[in-house]
Amino acid sequence: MKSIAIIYGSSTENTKRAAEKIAERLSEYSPSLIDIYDGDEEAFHSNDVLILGISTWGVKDLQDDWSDFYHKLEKMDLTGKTVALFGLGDSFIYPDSFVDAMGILYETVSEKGATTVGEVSPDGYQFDYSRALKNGVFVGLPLDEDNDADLTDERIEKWVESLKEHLS
Ligand SMILES: Cc1cc2nc3c(=O)[nH]c(=O)nc-3n(C[C@H](O)[C@H](O)[C@H](O)COP(=O)(O)O)c2cc1C
Repeated sequence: MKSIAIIYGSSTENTKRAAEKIAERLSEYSPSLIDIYDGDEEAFHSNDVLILGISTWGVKDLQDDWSDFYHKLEKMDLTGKTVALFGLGDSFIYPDSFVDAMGILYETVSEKGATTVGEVSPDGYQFDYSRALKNGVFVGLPLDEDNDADLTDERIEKWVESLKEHLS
């Protein structure tokens, strides 16, 4: 079985709560749950699968703790790593930059050699533009606790099931 780390950055705990829910659904794999605020670089090297969660705080802006960590990520070689992404955002107030930070993180980990999994169809999401939408699909799981909180559990459940083929 592959080793899994769920690594998140969260300013008002929405991404943290989503990370905990994902960890719960993957409990049979005993994933590590890590707040990027702690700056644990080793977790990126010692795990096969990285599930990375980030919220968006403005166009081109990463969540603060991810922003502080980013210089370390930019120096990593992620060749051979499997990466799945989830991103928190607000599609009603920020329809032109919905979950953009997940798109930025995707661009970086791809450039560093990671294989990304866990794409999601945009069907059912209301937004105008997202940097996380590439070739017509989201590069990871978008979650919107500000407007679609009632859909979060269902979206997580479906997404986690779709990841399992990459975890054994
Ligand atoms: C000042 C501010 C700027 C934001 N900018 C964006 C944005 O550009 N795109 C987006 O999708 N969400 C944006 N959001 C919404 C947050 O990403 C959303 O509330 C998220 O759930 C926060 O997650 P966290 O508590 O884990 O940090 C913004 C929220 C605030 C307060």
